[in-house]
Amino acid sequence: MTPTVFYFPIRGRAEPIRLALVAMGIEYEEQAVDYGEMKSALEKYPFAQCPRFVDEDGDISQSNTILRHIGRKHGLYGKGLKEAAEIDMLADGVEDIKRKYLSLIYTDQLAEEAKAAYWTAHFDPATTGGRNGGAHFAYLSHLVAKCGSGGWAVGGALSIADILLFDIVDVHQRAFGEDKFAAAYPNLAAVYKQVEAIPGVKAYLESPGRMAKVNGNGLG
Ligand SMILES: N[C@@H](CCC(=O)N[C@@H](CS)C(=O)NCC(=O)O)C(=O)O
Repeated sequence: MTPTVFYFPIRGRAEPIRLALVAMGIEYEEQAVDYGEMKSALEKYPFAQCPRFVDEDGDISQSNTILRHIGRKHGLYGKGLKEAAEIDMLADGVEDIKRKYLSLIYTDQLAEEAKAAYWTAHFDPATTGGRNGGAHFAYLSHLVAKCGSGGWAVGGALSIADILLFDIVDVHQRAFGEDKFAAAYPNLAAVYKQVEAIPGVKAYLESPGRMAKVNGNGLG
């Protein structure tokens, strides 16, 4: 069966799932979510939220669970338990930043003042150890320097950690500027470039199939 992604017509939390699939050359279908069904059919949407992913192995909710499933199935989960744990650390670290980012988009509406505070708390290399709740690009950069090789985040091969880093770097480059990002965290910018150059990803990024809208409220 053709794997199917159920989501809204935005990048949002489905984008890393789509990126992992195209990176591996896996064809998939995109289906719009029926909002009423999502809110009432718990056997399909156990958290009354999307994204949801269906393939021959299951019917899965929770974006990071879906990505981990694709990672295990298609060899994007490193070699051995040590690398798998490093990938998980990065994935959870990205999730901590993603929650702050979503708050900047949906609660703070990307206001300039909020952006400046966000930069200080989660971005500025000088502010690790501050009140950032573990959500800081310097932490991700340090882990990639420690665990990665050959420009990949963990070990010497593409993993779901690279995919998640690509997505989180992508949305922050959009919000704060590509040059600013690359100057602060060149090793994360290098992971971004390496994922961007994967043939399936490159084709997807240039295709009309990539959603134009990043977040549900049109910001970002
Ligand atoms: N932890 C969940 C969060 C999912 C989530 O927040 N989904 C949003 C869209 S990104 C949603 O379904 N919003 C509609 C609603 O809750 O009614 C995941 O990672 O999949």
